[in-house]
Amino acid sequence: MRRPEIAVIKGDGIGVDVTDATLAVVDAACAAAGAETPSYVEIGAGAGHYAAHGRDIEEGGEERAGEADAIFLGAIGLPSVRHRDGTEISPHLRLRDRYGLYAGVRPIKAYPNAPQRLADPRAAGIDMVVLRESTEGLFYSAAVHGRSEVIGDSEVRETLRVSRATTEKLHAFAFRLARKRRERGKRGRVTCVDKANVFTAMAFFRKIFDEVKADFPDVETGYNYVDAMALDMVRRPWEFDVMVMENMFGDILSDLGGGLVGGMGMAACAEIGDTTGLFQPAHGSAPDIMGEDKANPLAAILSGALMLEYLGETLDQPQLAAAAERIEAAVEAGFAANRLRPMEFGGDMGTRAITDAVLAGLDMAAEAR
Ligand SMILES: NC(=O)c1ccc[n+]([C@@H]2O[C@H](COP(=O)([O-])OP(=O)(O)OC[C@H]3O[C@@H](n4cnc5c(N)ncnc54)[C@H](O)[C@@H]3O)[C@@H](O)[C@H]2O)c1
Ligand SMILES: CC(C)[C@H](C(=O)O)[C@@H](O)C(=O)O
Ligand SMILES: [Mg+2]
Repeated sequence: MRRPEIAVIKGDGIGVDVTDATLAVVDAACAAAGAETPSYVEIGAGAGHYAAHGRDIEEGGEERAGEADAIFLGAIGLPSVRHRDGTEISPHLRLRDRYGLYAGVRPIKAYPNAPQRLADPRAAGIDMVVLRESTEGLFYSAAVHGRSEVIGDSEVRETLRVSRATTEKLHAFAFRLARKRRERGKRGRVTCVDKANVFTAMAFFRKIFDEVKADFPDVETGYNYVDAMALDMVRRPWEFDVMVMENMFGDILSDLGGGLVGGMGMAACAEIGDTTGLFQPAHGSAPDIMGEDKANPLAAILSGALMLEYLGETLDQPQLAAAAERIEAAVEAGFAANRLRPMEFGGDMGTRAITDAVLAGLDMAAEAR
């Protein structure tokens, strides 16, 4: 068994704290599960890096990130540091573009005792995934800074791109994910979320969905226009499972999903491509709470679990997948026993306290074996 190598970009604001928390939990979970502990290569990037060095990622950083077995990212961006055109520093978009990280997996799960924000008791059963295409859609121009079409000071045009090659892979990923989830006792259904009533590109997205669907006749499917999807995510979110969608829609609906189950500190994310994966919480640098030990590190920690699951598969080391399961079990059990009470939703525990409680939960799981 070889040690997995992880490229780590801590980034800005709370990104640094939640990354430190995650690496501590990943190491402990690997040790408890008898897996190889990863080695880490840190790469400087972000708004702070840009302000200090005039570039958004250290020289050679983009290449080194792709050479590792996976990339872990805290959060990048500070509203105070911008390009001249007003956009923020986001080398992360280039990494998605460069490494073709098309499958943005953003789970939305209600944990016991965490506030569900919805009065209906069925909200306790929320367990779905926003599968966000992450390289094209309306982010196509934004992915590489300067790709937008700027016509003097009178007009700006952005391209919404839907390519057959990426969309086929995305939908196949959605169906495989639904099957995997069904094997784990979840609903295992795929909803195609689009705006096929208006946009030719979205009708194309749906057409490819139907083509790919023919290869997965055992998987139940549904359709929803994105505006109605926003409604249904509030009205009956417990009925959905995998929801596959264009990039911008996924950006927006994954925050809505985070809000449903407590907040962005619960919003994990994996961005998977053919040759590597990038793992990050879906939240940002949270300048309003940075440096105060108030951030909920669970979105990052659960992203760390997604990373171990991915490494278990890609490196064929089941012990890494066992470490991932151990983290998920510690979070689930921690909430059930009321040992995880994030300040984010009215509790008394900040970043360090939550991290310690998850670490203790891993030990309990190890002792129970
Ligand atoms: N993946 C990323 O790197 C990423 C994602 C989103 C935003 N950003 C950047 O982050 C900066 C701030 O953006 P924003 O304020 O729109 O979004 P944000 O996600 O940073 O914060 C939104 C709200 O959620 C809260 N929040 C976020 N994460 C939390 C956590 N772990 N625990 C507790 N509360 C949490 C914040 O305090 C804030 O009230 C911007 O520069 C933006 O571009 C980066
Ligand atoms: C900060 C930004 C580049 C990023 C995105 O829009 O994709 C973030 O909002 C996310 O959801 O990961
Ligand atoms: Mg976002």
